[in-house]
Amino acid sequence: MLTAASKLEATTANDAEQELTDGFHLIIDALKLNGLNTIYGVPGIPITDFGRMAQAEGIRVLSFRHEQNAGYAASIAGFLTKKPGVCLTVSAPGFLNGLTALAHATTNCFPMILISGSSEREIVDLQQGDYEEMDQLAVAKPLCKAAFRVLHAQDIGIGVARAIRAAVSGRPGGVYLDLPAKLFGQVMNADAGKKSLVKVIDAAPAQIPAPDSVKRALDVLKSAKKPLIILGKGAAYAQADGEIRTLIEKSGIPFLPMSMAKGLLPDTHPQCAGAARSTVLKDSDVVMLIGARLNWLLSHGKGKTWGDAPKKFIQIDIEPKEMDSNVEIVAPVVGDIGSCVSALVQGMGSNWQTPPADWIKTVQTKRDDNVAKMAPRLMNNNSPMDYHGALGVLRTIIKERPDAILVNEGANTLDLARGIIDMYQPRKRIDVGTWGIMGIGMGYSIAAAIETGKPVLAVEGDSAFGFSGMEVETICRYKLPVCVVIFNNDGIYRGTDVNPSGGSDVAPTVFVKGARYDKMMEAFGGVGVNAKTPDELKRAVNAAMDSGKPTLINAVIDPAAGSESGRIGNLNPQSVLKKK
Ligand SMILES: CC(C)(COP(=O)(O)OP(=O)(O)OC[C@H]1O[C@@H](n2cnc3c(N)ncnc32)[C@H](O)[C@@H]1OP(=O)(O)O)[C@@H](O)C(=O)NCCC(=O)NCCSC(=O)C(=O)O
Repeated sequence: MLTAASKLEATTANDAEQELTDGFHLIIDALKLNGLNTIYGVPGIPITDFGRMAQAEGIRVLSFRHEQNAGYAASIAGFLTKKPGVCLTVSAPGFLNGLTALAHATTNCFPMILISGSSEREIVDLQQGDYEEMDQLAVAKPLCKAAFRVLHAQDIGIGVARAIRAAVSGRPGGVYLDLPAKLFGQVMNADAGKKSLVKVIDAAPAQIPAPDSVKRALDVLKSAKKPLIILGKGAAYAQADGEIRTLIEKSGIPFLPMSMAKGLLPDTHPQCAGAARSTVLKDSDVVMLIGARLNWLLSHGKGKTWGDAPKKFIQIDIEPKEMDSNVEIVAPVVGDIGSCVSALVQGMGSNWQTPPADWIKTVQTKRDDNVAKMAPRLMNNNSPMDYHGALGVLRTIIKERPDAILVNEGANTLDLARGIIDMYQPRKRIDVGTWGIMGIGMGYSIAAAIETGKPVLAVEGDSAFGFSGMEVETICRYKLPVCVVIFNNDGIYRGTDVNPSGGSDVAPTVFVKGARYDKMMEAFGGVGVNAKTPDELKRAVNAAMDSGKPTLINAVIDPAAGSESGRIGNLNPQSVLKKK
C-alpha cells in the first residue's frame, strides 16, 4: 500500500536513492495506523498545511468556527466510540480555546487527544517573544490526564501511541500532544519513518475484578431489603449493554439512570426508578453504583437526599482511587465495567432471590404516581408554549425515533428535558455532564452526526445555544442531519427579570425580546422555523428529522416560564408547576 511517506520526493543528491517522509506525514500515518480517521479542529498557523495534507490522505478533517466547539466534538466522539476523539488547534490562543474541552473530557472520563501546534522551544524557553509564544505543555499538564511533547520526527510514532494509550486505558481522559511547528517539516528516511510508527495493541486492556471483591459485593447485595442500582455514564461508555441488562433483570433490583446513562435500559423498563428518584435515594438500604461517582450530582452520597436510614454502598469503577471518595464503600469492585458486571452475573448463580415485593411495590407506586401527575401537563397546546407543552411533543418524537441522538443543554431546558424525554437506547442522550457545562450543544451535535450517522435533535436553552451558536454554519457546511430546537424564553432562567436600579440596561439575565434564532440558520442555507405552538413545533421537528436537512426551530416559550432553581440542578418537574 502506498503510504503518505512514499509520495514525497527526494530533494538532495544524497537523498536521490531514498524515499523521504516528514513530520506532517508521519503524524498522519500514525493516526491512520491507529484508526483515528477524523479530526475536529480550526485551521491556522502552524497546522493549516497539516489539515490539508490529512484531508488529502483520507482523514476526515472537520473545520469549526471556534476551537472550544471542535474540542467538545472530539470529547463526545471519544465517549461515543471508545476511541480518542482528536482535536487540532493552533498555538497559544487556539490551544487555550481547546483546553476547556480537554479539561471537560478529563473530568467526564472521555478519551480525547488535543493536538496543538506550538512555537519554537528555543524561543519560548528564553521568552523571546515568538509568534503565539506559550509553554503549552506546562499549561496543559494540570488540566489533563497526560501531556506529551514530540521534538523529533522519529519519536512521532511513540508520541502518538503514548497519547492513545493514556487517553483510553484505565479511567479514560484527555491527553495533550504538543507538536512544535518545526517538527512538521523535519525530514527522515521513509522506511525508518514507517518502522518508527507504533500500532497500539489492546489500548484499553480488560481489567478483571478480584474474585473476592465480587463475592463481597454479592454478599452485601444479598443482605439488602431495599436495594438500588445506579447507572452512570461510565456504564454507558463501557458498551457492555447486554451484560448490564442481564444483571439488572436477573437481580430484579430497581435502577436509577444518571442523565447520560438513560436508555442503557429503556426509561419505560418496569425496573426503572428514574421517576421515583427521591424515594429510592432516601429509602434504599444497599446501593450499587455502576460507573457512577458519588459527586455533587448524587449529593456526595449523604445528607437529606439520602435520608436517615443506614446505607451501604457497593461501587464498581475502573479507578481504585474513586472508592471512599465521599462515603465509605463497603464493597469496592475495581475493574472495567464489562468484566465486573459479567463476574457479578456469573456469581449470582441460577437461584438469585429478587428483592422483597414490598420494596418493588413502593418504587413502582411512586414512579407511576409521578408519571401520572406529569402526563396531563405534557399535552397542553398553549401559545406561547410552556416547557411541558414543548417537551411533551419532543418526548413523543424521540419515542417514535428511538435511534436519534438527543443533545441537551440549558438550565430549565436541561432539567425538565432530562425528566420528561424518555430514552430507549444506550448512548443516545448526551448532555452537559459532570461540570454542568454550557456550550457543548453544537460541537456535540456535529460529532454525534459524524460518528453515528444518526439524526440529531439538539434541545437547547437560548442562553446555552449562544455559546456555540456560530457552529450552525458548520452544520450547514457539512450538510449534517441536525435539528436544533431553541427554547427561547428571552433570557437566562426566564426573560422577565428587571434591572433593580431602574437604569436603562436590561437585567443581566435578559436577552433581546422576541429574537429569531431561526434566521441564523437561514443565513447559511439551512431551514429556519419559528414555532409558536406545540403543534407547529411537532410538524417542524418531524419535517427536519424526515428530510435530514440542517434545521433550527425557534420555539417561542413564555418568558415567564422557567425557574432559577435549575442552576443548582434540583428542579423538580412538579415543583415548577406548583410555582407557576
Ligand atoms: C442533580 C440531579 C442529578 C438531580 O436532580 P433532581 O431534580 O433531584 O432529579 P431529577 O431531575 O432526576 O428528577 C426530578 C423529579 O422528577 C421526577 N421525574 C423524573 N423523571 C420523571 C418522569 N419521566 N415523569 C415524572 N417525574 C419524573 C423524579 O423522580 C424527581 O421527583 P421526586 O422523585 O419526587 O423527587 C439533576 O438535577 C442534574 O443532573 N442536574 C444537573 C444540572 C446541570 O448540570 N445544570 C447545568 C446548570 S446551567 C448553568 O450553568 C446555570 O444555571 O448556572
